[in-house]
Amino acid sequence: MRTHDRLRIAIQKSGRLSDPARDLLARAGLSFRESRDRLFCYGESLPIDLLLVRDDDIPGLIAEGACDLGVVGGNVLEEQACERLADGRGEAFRPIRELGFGRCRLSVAVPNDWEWTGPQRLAGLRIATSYPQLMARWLREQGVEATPVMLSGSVEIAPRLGKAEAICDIVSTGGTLMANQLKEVAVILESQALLVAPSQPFGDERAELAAMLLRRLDAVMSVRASKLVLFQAHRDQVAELVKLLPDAETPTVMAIEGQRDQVALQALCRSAMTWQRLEDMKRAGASGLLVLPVEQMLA
Ligand SMILES: Nc1ncnc2c1ncn2[C@@H]1O[C@H](COP(=O)(O)OP(=O)(O)OP(=O)(O)O)[C@@H](O)[C@H]1O
Ligand SMILES: O=P(O)(O)OC[C@H]1O[C@H](OP(=O)(O)OP(=O)(O)O)[C@H](O)[C@@H]1O
Ligand SMILES: [Mg+2]
Repeated sequence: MRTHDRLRIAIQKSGRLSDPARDLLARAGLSFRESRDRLFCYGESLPIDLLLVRDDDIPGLIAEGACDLGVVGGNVLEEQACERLADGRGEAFRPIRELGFGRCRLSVAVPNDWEWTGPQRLAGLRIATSYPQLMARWLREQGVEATPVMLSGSVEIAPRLGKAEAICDIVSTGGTLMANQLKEVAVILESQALLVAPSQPFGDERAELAAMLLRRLDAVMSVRASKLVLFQAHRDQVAELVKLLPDAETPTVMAIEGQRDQVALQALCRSAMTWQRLEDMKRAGASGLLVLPVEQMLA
């Protein structure tokens, strides 16, 4: 019987979400003692342990209470939520944070040489997918009847094998579709990695641990996109320059010893500092521009 004074987080053992999930947890100050089998990692810095599993198993493990939190793609989570709904099982897990990595979409794709006239074009045809629930939901919404062909991987090959006329699968760069002479015609779901929790609150020591972890993750995620911008300018140009930093907190303006009109500025920007922005700032009078990554931040 497991005690509830430790929190268990399930992440993908190996795959696209493994490294970014581990990196995020490490940034939140979690460190683990690797066990010999590396499927269970004991938390050293905090009473938070790691479970390394197949991503498809994560929602079910949370539903059963075998683990407390999980990192999984929205595509997998939504598919399994739909499945539970279709089977008449209650809601058992819910996403609590978008984590900003593993971005992809679930899309319908058809052979390049098809003329796409809309979803009705799929009526009566076979569509290969690993996401039968999400595909069925979309087809229902479109009022289209088609036959699902279930494949657990390499779905894009199905038309060439004569197993289906169209496909419904994960797309990111579109490279796999292109390599298989397919074109994307409809996006069914936009997805990214999510932090998932049980629908019911913990009601024991785990609640406090989870709240602390969330506070840290929020700080890590807000810092990730942030940049510290340092520069100098003439006093008269400050107002114009601040307009070029609409995503920044009010910049700190500092006097420079021995210079009456020139000031030093420091601004924390919440979104990307592009070359275009830097060039615009230079034109508006900024000099000595420096853009620095932010390591940690505690408001
Ligand atoms: N091409 C992609 N670009 C970005 N994210 C993707 C891409 N393909 C998949 N993903 C996201 O990453 C998740 C994991 O993908 P991966 O291919 O590692 O899963 P898997 O093969 O099902 O792994 P497992 O062995 O754990 O079952 C997907 O569910 C999806 O959310
Ligand atoms: O649009 P793209 O950038 O080409 O990415 C899409 C491909 O990535 C995923 O497969 P993955 O490479 O993870 O292989 P798998 O499905 O066999 O795990 C997905 O199933 C697509 O096939
Ligand atoms: Mg999987």
